[in-house]
Amino acid sequence: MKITKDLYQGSLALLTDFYQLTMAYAYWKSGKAEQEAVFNLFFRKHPFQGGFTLAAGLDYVVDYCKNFKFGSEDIDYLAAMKNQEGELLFDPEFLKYLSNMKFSCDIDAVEEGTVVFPNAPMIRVKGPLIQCQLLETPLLNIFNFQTLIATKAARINLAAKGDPVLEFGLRRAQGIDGALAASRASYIGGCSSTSNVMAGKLFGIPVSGTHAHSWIMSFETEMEAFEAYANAFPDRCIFLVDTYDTITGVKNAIKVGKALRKQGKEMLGIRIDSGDLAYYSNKAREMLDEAGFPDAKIVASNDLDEHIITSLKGQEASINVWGVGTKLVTAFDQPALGAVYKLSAIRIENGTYVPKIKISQQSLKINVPGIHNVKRYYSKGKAVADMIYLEDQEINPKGLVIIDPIDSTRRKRIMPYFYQEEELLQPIFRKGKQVYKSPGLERIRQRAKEQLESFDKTHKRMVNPHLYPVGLEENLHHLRTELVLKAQQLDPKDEK
Ligand SMILES: Nc1ncnc2c1ncn2[C@@H]1O[C@H](COP(=O)(O)OP(=O)(O)OP(=O)(O)O)[C@@H](O)[C@H]1O
Ligand SMILES: O=P(O)(O)OC[C@H]1O[C@H](OP(=O)(O)OP(=O)(O)O)[C@H](O)[C@@H]1O
Ligand SMILES: O=C(O)c1cccnc1
Ligand SMILES: [Mg+2]
Repeated sequence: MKITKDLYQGSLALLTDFYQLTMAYAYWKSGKAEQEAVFNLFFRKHPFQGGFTLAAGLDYVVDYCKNFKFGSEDIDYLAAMKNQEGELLFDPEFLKYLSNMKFSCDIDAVEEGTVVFPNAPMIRVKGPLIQCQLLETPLLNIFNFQTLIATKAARINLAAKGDPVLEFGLRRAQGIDGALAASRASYIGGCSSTSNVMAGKLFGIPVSGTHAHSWIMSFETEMEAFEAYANAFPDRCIFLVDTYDTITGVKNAIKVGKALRKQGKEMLGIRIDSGDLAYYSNKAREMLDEAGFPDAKIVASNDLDEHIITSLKGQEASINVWGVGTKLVTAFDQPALGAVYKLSAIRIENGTYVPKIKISQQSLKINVPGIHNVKRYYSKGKAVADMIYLEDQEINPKGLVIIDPIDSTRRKRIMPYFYQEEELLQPIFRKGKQVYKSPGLERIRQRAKEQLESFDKTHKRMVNPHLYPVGLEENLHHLRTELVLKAQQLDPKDEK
């Protein structure tokens, strides 16, 4: 099997839903392929019933778009596709068009590590309709997952209140690529290291780890196992103490720790992986302190997540380092973010863009029409509100009102004059040419930390977080209302 070679070294252009290709063909056939359009990628609700979301995945998107090309093997595969009647599905002329297609879109996006909110675009794609359409599935695939995991990691790290969180998820992750992307997103969200060595090699994430029960079980006694490990790695001993009896395990760790000290080496700590983690960590802390190991760390693992960590903190457990696997990389208990990608404007023959609306019974699902940007306002370094506004809209610095896109009675007055502002969408591609340079994973992780710090803690709490205001600038709100009413054949004037 050449799984990795076949999967990752070829072209990724076919990593899309089939209907994107049938639509692409139909756009081409009806002469619309090159019509300019604008699409936005956004989500509607924070994951994990939280009050914030942490964006991740842009470096993958950049890489995907840069290499966007239908290779000859992709074309061969499409050329062999037949319909029910046994006729070729795609016109060879269309396939020639596809094989000559060069990525030429403008892309604006939030940088990785940006805190983001519902309904505001995280990515805006402007370009030939056919290309915008073909990007839908891969962009969602990349952003939905990495943003979800970065958010979960941020929550877990917030719960750990600055203690290191080690990501141990590889064995439980969603396949090979899911594991790698999860390790990367976890690092962005604040984890200190990964156990996934390949993620270390590919992304430069620090790798770390302890040892498993199998190591202990392969010896006659736990003591022998600790001694042998100390012999192999005298500078990096974190003894797993719960294979047989946790208290005895701590005693044995202390004995080997003392022997190490005689050689001028210091045991780093112990790991507890079962039982009542509050009870055993506090017992172990007492024993370690009494034996002269106040600096030995206590690592805890076993199905941890932000809620169990919060509970253990509340119980004053003596845990210094948290090993978190399954529930982090599988985004327990929300398996997907649910971001969507919607057309918001299309250029007509006279060169102007027509804003587009999708009507829904649920106001939550009515999109924001037009071409927009997002501004974040800060007061004394703290984020106070985000405003979605039409790109060509002049902003009155003296005062404006932003209106909640779901409930128009929720409004907030903003005085831009008194605030600092940040434009959230950054230019990434212009006419297919990359104009953005990734800051690199360390800087992205640092941005995530600074972004999270710029939000009040009430938005970051785990239970019933305080809603952060995100609204449509007034003119955009009016445009949207007008289009909704028109689409339902109601006269907007009747609303006044
Ligand atoms: N003091 C505590 N407060 C809240 N949750 C805890 C506490 N101690 C442990 N937990 C959590 O409770 C769960 C216990 O899991 P489980 O019922 O599998 O027991 P276990 O001790 O892991 O058993 P095993 O020996 O099979 O590993 C884990 O998710 C763990 O993180
Ligand atoms: O619990 P997680 O957050 O996924 O962290 C990773 C887990 O993986 C390892 O054991 P594994 O679960 O493979 O076996 P065990 O449960 O029998 O210890 C480790 O000891 C942790 O318990
Ligand atoms: O290094 C560890 O302790 C580790 C690694 C993976 C899974 N569980 C634990
Ligand atoms: Mg386990």
